[in-house]
Amino acid sequence: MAVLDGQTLAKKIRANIKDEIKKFVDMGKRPPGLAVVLVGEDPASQLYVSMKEKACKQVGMYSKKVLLPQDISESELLDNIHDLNEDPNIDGILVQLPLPRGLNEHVINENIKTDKDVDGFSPVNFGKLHLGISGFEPCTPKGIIRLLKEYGIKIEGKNAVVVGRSNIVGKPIAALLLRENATVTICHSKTENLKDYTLRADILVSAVGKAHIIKSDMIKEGAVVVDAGTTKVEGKLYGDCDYENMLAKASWITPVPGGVGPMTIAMLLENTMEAYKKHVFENINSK
Ligand SMILES: Nc1nc2c(c(=O)[nH]1)N[C@@H](CN(C=O)c1ccc(C(=O)N[C@@H](CCC(=O)O)C(=O)O)cc1)CN2
Repeated sequence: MAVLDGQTLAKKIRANIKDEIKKFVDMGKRPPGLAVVLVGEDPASQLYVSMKEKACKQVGMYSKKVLLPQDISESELLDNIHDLNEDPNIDGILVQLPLPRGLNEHVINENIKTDKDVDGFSPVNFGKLHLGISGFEPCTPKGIIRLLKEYGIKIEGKNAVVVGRSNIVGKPIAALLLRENATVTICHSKTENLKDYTLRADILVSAVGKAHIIKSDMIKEGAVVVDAGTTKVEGKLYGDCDYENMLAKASWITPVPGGVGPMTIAMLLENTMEAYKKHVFENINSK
């Protein structure tokens, strides 16, 4: 068994981004800017937003945190998005998910300008992903593929099983694995006999968010296990996979914490850099 160390890779990516930003700022350019919109006071979302802010600061990016009340109306939220769309110092906009009940995330994401949609959740970027056209790719799935490639893990021709069909991880990681020529199966809450599928996985990606839902007897010997689900139970963080008991069986495995999570934030910074370069050097701005 060997560990897919997302923490170390993310640190390396962030260091490269920091150097790149310094070079641009030394040339007299403005720094890249990321706006993070948080609606309500969900503690997990507050943590992720503060991690994103800290990461921006560490690499020299301008970050704008927009905190909005739980009971905000859709039209008020959209007014904020439209202001950020027009802000010349902002290259990337993201709305932290999940949104409070009553707000439709699809309507909100649809209103983020395509060239600032660094989460890749707008219909245009999400559609491009499935068409295999270049656009912003959702951060967690992009980070998973980067991690697998960094460790030289072959994806082509492999049986990849994704557990979970969320828009944030499940669906987009399935599309990216397919693009890498894996044979992809998506399992979800209505899948019967989940173990029959997981046992066949050369690469297993779990993105459910239920502590230790994947046990060691559900993976095959030598499987590559990617754990993209995290849950806090009484203040302790758990992954979807029973890491300790899988160590002897998996060929590669991501830890929680320190696996997929840090890659999500590194990819967010990378997507923001991509948006920045288009805005500053190519003058590309969508309507
Ligand atoms: N608009 C978005 N909302 C959400 C996304 C997203 O990509 N865009 N993903 C998740 C949350 N998320 C980022 O937003 C995220 C989750 C976890 C981590 C992370 O680094 N986790 C650490 C552990 C942190 C802890 O102590 O809890 C780790 O795994 O090492 C980063 C980002 C849902 N919403």
